[in-house]
Amino acid sequence: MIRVAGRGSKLSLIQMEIAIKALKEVVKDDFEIKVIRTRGDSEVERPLYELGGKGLFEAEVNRAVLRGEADIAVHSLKDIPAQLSEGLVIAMVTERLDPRDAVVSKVGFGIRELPAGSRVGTSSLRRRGFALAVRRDIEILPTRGNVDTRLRKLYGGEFDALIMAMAGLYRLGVSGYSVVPISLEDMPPAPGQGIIAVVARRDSPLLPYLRRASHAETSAAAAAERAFLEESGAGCHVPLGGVALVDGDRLTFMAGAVGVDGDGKIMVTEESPLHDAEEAGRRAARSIMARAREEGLNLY
Ligand SMILES: NCc1[nH]cc(CCC(=O)O)c1CC(=O)O
Repeated sequence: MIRVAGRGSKLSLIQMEIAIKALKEVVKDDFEIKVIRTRGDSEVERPLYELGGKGLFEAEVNRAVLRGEADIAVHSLKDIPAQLSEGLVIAMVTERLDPRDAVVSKVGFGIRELPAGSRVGTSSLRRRGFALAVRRDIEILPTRGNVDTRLRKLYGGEFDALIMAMAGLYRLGVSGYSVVPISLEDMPPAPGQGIIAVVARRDSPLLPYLRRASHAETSAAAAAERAFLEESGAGCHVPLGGVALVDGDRLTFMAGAVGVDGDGKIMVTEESPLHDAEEAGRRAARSIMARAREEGLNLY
């Protein structure tokens, strides 16, 4: 029996099912889902960065693996902070879905079509900064809670639009709303967005299976984006995005930074051979930070 830990949100449960399905291709065993109730789940109304930031829920789920109460934990890769708990590794990823963010509304607006003065919900400083860089005339309002809660607020008229990840909307099968993607150039995604990650103990006997079940191309992108995250110190406090695009044996890393009010946007791209994925991510982080220093963009 393989015990799989994750949060109890609908998206988390779906992600656990996706990871288990991929693992079943290489392991003949039964799987048991263990839902970990986290402190974050009961404090949904406060912005994430007030609660202690990214990684809070993940750390609680990972503790079940560290304590031996579960064999693996399933997360959205983008929710795992640069510094993973001691003793754990990201051992597997599933095939990435569209890494872009999207404008979700009732009436089909893209970021450039939103009427002036639109109230747009997001608590991410990255989404706020890049959205304002394109549209200084919209209003960004904080919102939290799981995807369903946010959609209910959109339906109820509290917002004219939301900015959310394409991948989450797709995996949840959200319908009845218009979803218009925002280009990678307009809004570089959070490192790891659209990728599901499986975490295990460094000494887990499952490691060879997890590695074999991992999606190769996604794994290279994940390595590059984790290296970017580590080198840049990006987290939810920093309006910084970066994504690795894999094309055959080449990898292109596209990264961006912006002020939280939409000023001073910087974009860089770096290329590397696929086997040097991490190097492209690190280089992109270094050139973004050098440019930010030169141009007086305050990222922290
Ligand atoms: N921060 C919440 C979160 N974590 C993962 C996803 C779904 C997208 C993904 O798997 O990367 C979402 C929702 C969102 O950002 O809209």
